Amino acid sequence: MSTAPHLFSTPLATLRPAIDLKNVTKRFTTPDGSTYTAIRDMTLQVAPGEFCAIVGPTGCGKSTSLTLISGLERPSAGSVSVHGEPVKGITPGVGFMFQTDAVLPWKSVLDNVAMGPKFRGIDKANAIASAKDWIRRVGLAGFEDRFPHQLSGGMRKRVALAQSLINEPEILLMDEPFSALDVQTRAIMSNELLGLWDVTKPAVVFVTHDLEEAIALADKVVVMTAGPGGTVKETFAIDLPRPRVVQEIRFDKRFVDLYQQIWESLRSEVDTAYSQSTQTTGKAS
Ligand SMILES: Nc1ncnc2c1ncn2[C@@H]1O[C@H](COP(=O)(O)OP(=O)(O)OP(=O)(O)O)[C@@H](O)[C@H]1O
Repeated sequence: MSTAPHLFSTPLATLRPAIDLKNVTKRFTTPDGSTYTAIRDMTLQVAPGEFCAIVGPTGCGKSTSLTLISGLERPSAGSVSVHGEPVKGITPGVGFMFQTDAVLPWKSVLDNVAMGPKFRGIDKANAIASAKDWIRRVGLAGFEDRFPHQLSGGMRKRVALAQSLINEPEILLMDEPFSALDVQTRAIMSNELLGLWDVTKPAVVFVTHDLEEAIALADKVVVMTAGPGGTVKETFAIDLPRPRVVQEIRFDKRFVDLYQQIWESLRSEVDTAYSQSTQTTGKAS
């Protein structure tokens, strides 16, 4: 696995942001016709090659922020830019990974992974060669002809990782990608992700409920306030050394300090969201 220097030692904050959300508000019309504010006045920048994790209580707007970056939704107010360009449609150069697998059950591992390059117009022989290379990189060499139902959950995640990374996205949006996995497989996949991220260095926005996972992976952890109208509460720089071994970094004293600091910030938001959920659900704002 390559260990490319971390962005050539350039301080991330000095680079033009890969992702730039400025004072973004997103309102939805609910089925009863009222307006629900999912995100309010949210400002967030992610530098090229930066790994940003977003944590916050359920319903605070984490996934909504990803849909705005991807261009699947437009902001109601404020601006969303990618590499300095305002997002107008589906943002090019973006890869996704979600909690549920996006692998096609009727296609083999090889065909699933080769799909991206084929859609991008790469000829079949090169698409297949590239897919085989990425299947090897995610540790699935020898499983090219298997179908998704013949794989474990962790192996399907590896297919999904290869599917995303084969397109060499400049931005990778990940929405609780490993939350359905058992604890050990999850840690293994997190390490795999860090190793692969180090090769192509996309800017990553990784949404998770798991603060340990966020700290172990990220360069910075963004804490969001409870919804409705979730926004950035605080941002914490994660100054832990890389490369990191996810299973071991959590015993580092600095990790424990960071966990305590960030949990202090997150706890009141989790409490707020919990008390709201016990009082009312889906209330308009
Ligand atoms: N298309 C939509 N129409 C109406 N309301 C929506 C829509 N999409 C999201 N919402 C609401 O916006 C709020 C934020 O949703 P979002 O999925 O971004 O939260 P989240 O922080 O990712 O939640 P979780 O941690 O539970 O996945 C929620 O209350 C949700 O119900």
